[in-house]
Amino acid sequence: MVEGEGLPAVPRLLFWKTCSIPAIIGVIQGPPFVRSFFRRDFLKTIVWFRNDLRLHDHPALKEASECGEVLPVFILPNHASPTASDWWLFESLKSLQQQLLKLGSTLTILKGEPSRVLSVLSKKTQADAVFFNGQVDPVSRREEMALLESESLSEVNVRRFAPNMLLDPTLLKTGAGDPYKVFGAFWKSLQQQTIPWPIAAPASLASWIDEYPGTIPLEQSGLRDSIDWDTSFEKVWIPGEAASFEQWANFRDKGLKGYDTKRDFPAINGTSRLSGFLASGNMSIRALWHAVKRAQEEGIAPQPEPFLRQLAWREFSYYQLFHFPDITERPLRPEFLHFPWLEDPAGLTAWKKGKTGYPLVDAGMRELWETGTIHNRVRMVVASFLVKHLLIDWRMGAVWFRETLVDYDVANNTLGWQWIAGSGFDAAPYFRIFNPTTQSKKFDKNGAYIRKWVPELAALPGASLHEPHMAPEDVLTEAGVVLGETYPLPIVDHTAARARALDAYAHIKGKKEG
Ligand SMILES: Cc1cc2nc3c(=O)[nH]c(=O)nc-3n(C[C@H](O)[C@H](O)[C@H](O)COP(=O)(O)OP(=O)(O)OC[C@H]3O[C@@H](n4cnc5c(N)ncnc54)[C@H](O)[C@@H]3O)c2cc1C
Repeated sequence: MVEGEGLPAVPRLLFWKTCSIPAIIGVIQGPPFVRSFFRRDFLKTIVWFRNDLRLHDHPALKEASECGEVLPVFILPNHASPTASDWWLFESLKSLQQQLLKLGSTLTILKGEPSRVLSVLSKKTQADAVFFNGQVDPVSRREEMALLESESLSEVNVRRFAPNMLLDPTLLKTGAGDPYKVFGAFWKSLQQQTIPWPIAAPASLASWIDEYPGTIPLEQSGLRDSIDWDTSFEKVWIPGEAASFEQWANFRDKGLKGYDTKRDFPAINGTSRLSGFLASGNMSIRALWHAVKRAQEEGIAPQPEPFLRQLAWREFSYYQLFHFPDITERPLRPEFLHFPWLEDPAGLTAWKKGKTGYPLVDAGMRELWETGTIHNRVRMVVASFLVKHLLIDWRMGAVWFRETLVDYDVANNTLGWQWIAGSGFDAAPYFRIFNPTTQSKKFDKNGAYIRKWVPELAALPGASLHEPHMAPEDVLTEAGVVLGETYPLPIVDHTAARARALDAYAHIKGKKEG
């Protein structure tokens, strides 16, 4: 952990010290991987970087660095369509390269199916070991299993380390031994646990090869030129580990104390804005947790529970995805398999483009396009609008978020959508339907957020800004708004949409799977 950056120094005694096995090589017999396991001080280890693009609290990197020489590797994603988070990834990799250089190391970038790539690499470089931190999503876990079971790596010491979670997801269980399904009980149990201290970054990294000949230059990775709407992102974000510490320090000093009262107002800079750093692993969640605790001890934020609770929601999402891996596609509540979703391409397009005629919804969707994020309060409103007002399947919304969020996180996104749709275990009840106008009046009372993202409405006064279709004709004219031309009429009527949503819910109520 980096001292002086606002994150806690780690007591030396708590560092992993696992390479202290004496050189008993002479007496150990057995196949090469057994011998290499015990020859830890001399290992040549490939460290596979994934969603953990940092040096601090990186268990696999730390262990490898203490066991011998290290070859850091990143394998480029192979998704069908490019996404906004590729921009964040590109910038994070650039930053990681620079940090590794300072430690005397370089990042090898490769492409392909991970177990194949790593087996070829370990053969060509004669590596003894491949270390990596685990991930909880099903695709990554399949990659991990393929690697751990790979025949061609049978002579290599392949090890999986802790994922970027507060606790091992198998640890917390109900009294009956089942995974928790209710957040309140999960949170209570989590608070009783000791969260492991973060691990310090290695001070230097030795490598047995200078530069792997097959490495792909970052500029040629295809990440930077994959989408054409990312130019505005760099005005808002600086990804990378160092920037994550700055963002935290700024939030600790200016936002943590008032978080609970400010977090719901999108026009205010009242949340941490750390989600991109956490999603990419620029920042360790354990480091953040302990940094918050330290801020509490130092009196900077005497009552940080509301913020810790949000970190626990992240943990709960990861935990649920770990225990129920098919939930990216399948509703947690089986009755939702029968939900009568509508095909509404025009509605979906209006939603994506921020042209629904509901100013808060439109502001959120435009903020998303411009910055790659949406304030949490507005995220809930836009998501609810899609699944309840338009009756469009939550999975279509989740895909749009996957393509457009720079903080895209498969666990948080999936559970966020299932929560809104009402199909999650501990979700908002389906009948609680956000009224986008009421939400707008309550959380963007003076309209600063709407004026910023929907400039064609900026001249509208007071209540008219929240529902332009109810504004008197002369008010609209004076503000230069022509409904249906400069700004759309509502694509659905709230009262009718609400009744339709409740009908649809009645259709599945009490239904079971099958
Ligand atoms: C439909 C929907 C989709 C979402 N998709 C994502 C996503 O892809 N990636 C993502 O990181 N978050 C997602 N969220 C959760 C939440 O909106 C964001 O984490 C939050 O807005 C990020 O802003 P912040 O860092 O300033 O949050 P803060 O309020 O400062 O919270 C701190 C951290 O706690 C975690 N957190 C906060 N709220 C939640 C929550 N409701 N669920 C899980 N973790 C939370 C995040 O890691 C966040 O960075 C989604 C929420 C909804 C309703």
